[in-house]
Amino acid sequence: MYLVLKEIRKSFRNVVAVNNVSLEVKKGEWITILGPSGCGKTTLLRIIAGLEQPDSGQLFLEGHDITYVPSRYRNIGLVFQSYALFPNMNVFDNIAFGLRAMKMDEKKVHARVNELLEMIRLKDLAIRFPHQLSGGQQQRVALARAIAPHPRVLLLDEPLSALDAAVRQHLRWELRRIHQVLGITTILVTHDQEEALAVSDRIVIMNHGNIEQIDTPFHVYSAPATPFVASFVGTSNIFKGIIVSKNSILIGEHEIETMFDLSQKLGEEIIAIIRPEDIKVSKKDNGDEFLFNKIPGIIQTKVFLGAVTRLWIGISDGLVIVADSSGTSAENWKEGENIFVLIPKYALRLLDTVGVPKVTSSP
Ligand SMILES: Nc1ncnc2c1ncn2[C@@H]1O[C@H](COP(=O)(O)OP(=O)(O)OP(=O)(O)O)[C@@H](O)[C@H]1O
Repeated sequence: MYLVLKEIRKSFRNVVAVNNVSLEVKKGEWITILGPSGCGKTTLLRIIAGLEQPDSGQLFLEGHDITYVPSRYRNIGLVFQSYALFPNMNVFDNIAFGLRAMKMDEKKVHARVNELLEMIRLKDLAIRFPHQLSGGQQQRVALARAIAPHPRVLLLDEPLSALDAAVRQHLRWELRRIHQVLGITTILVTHDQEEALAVSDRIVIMNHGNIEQIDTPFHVYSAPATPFVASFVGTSNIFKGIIVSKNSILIGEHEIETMFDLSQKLGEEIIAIIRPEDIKVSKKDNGDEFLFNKIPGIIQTKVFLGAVTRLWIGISDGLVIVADSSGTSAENWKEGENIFVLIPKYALRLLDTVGVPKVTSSP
């Protein structure tokens, strides 16, 4: 493995920011650390960069223990949310800064900076100063400056969050393209789940200093390992139920059939997760009972979100289920209307209620 974090722990007074985190990153991989504010993402990134010392645990890069190697000897590139360019230097000199600090021959500096200016598509702006650039342009310069000295790892801490939505989307693909061309091992920290799903090879979901799941974007979304992951990545209906037959669970007063064999767990509590987009809503009692659980309900709230129309549906016992219908169907539904909720048996995901986060990983 290229980069290995072994049981890294870091506290600030009585706050455990990072709690025995272990992670293995392959060479050239793009890993995204995703989690809510305060979950320890930045602290973990700062430990990898050498800007923070862990209380315990070890860090290996290319097989070498770098836990106590000072930041400047790690050859790790960093890009932060604030562009942090040198205001008194033009674009060219900003990108050249690290190369000149390494005492690189000036001819080589010119060649490398020009190559990077080409890559970030800012060749025409080389003599501009940071205050003459847009936020997106400044962030591209910060990226070029970070990758100029061929870092062994590129760390990105919310690099796009200060930019408006359109620029953010565009730069996201620029970053991904540059990663594909250069193959730099990259670790991105973000709280933006869409960004994480779009660009990563694997996502690390953190919560309260712990890793809840390490997996591909597809698996994090389709097979969340914990209720936290299910609720943090996308929207989920999360219900507590009891196993009442070999393939069904009782949620409130509704017996819901699943595709699982639950005969070994009869009587146990279980958590059922259902994605809103998997649920169908029908005006008529005509769902295929072989495939669907059919529950009568009343539309409590309808919100048009563009691509989808989100419905909050009361299904008795005080339970509310969220279902997404297509955006074009918005006019079909009325608040207060009686409808049927169709839950496909194959769409239920079940988790134990034990509550201990299970770390799953797939290569
Ligand atoms: N230097 C510090 N002194 C004291 N507490 C700190 C320090 N740095 C971080 N913390 C605390 O450690 C916890 C994790 O902080 P961290 O910045 O790593 O979270 P984060 O997930 O990056 O959050 P955000 O997305 O808001 O930046 C928080 O409770 C934070 O208040």
